[in-house]
Amino acid sequence: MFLGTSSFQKGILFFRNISKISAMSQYHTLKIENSKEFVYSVQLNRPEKANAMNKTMWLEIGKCFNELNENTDCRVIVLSANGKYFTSGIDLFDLMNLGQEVANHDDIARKSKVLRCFIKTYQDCLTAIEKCDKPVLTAIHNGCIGGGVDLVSAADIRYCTDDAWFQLKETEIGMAADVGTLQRMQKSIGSMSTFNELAFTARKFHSKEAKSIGFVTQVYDTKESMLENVMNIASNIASKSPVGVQMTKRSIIYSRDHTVQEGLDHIADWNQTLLQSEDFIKASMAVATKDKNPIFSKL
Ligand SMILES: CC/C=C\C=C\CC(=O)SCCNC(=O)CCNC(=O)[C@H](O)C(C)(C)COP(=O)(O)OP(=O)(O)OC[C@H]1O[C@@H](n2cnc3c(N)ncnc32)[C@H](O)[C@@H]1OP(=O)(O)O
Repeated sequence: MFLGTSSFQKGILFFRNISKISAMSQYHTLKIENSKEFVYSVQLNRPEKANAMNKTMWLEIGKCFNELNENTDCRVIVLSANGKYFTSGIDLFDLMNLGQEVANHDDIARKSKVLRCFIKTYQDCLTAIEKCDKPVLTAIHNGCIGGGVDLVSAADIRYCTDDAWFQLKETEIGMAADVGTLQRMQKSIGSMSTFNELAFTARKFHSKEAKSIGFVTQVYDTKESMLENVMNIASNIASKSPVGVQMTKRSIIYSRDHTVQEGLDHIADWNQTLLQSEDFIKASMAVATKDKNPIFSKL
């Protein structure tokens, strides 16, 4: 009895693991709330700096989406921002500090290594949004500039307010966007020609144009009505089978980056297992019996 693990010990370990999964770390530049059942809200929270994305914010975005991916209480995430602007993009003062760090090296290879490491780290922070199996819905208000467009391009669904505007500002500050806009946004809007124009000119485009090119799904009059509606959409998604929703996200992203045949093979490989999941039986039974609230286990 003393050598094996007793049922009591197993119980303690089980609950310890559960609380480890659900507990979120402390964040300095993000505000995270469990807003509704199975819905988490992540808010950019540097309002006094127009939510400029400093190093802490970039790293916290990566960490937060990795954590939410593992959090079985989370099925859907709503990403929004506090303060006047959604975000003013990368923190320009941080960029100056980086310039200083690069200048500490004399040799081009050493300078380049610092820069590559910086770019790759920031890329991974936003890719965490895409790698997170839980759908990410963004609710954007007012200015969404530069790195902000990279950020929302990595999300699954975008909504905005009537006063929202976007700017692929990188060419204006002498660089090519390098953390996802050029790779992701071009695939989420209808016209390559329009995308190229926005990227080359760095001109602002407003909510109506964002809707007309398919970059956002819906435009709302106010931030309050946007958040209320987006939360309801999130709750709707959260009521569905987590197996079905999470695999759908994976398959959509995989299929975007592969041929039709590769996408079909990928989902066949997964569904040969997932169709045996309890969710498939529960959800099918619920449809057959007109049960509107099937209960799915955490995933
Ligand atoms: C590996 C590389 C990864 C990513 C690269 C991304 C590229 C980009 O993001 S390009 C875009 C860079 N951003 C900008 O060019 C925007 C600069 N800011 C503005 O244009 C304006 O501040 C504004 C957002 C239009 C807001 O204007 P206003 O309403 O007049 O407020 P301000 O007084 O200007 O700003 C309030 C406060 O915030 C600070 N701040 C704003 N933006 C940034 C920023 N990007 N970086 C750092 N700080 C910013 C501003 O300095 C003010 O702070 P105070 O302490 O009150 O002075």
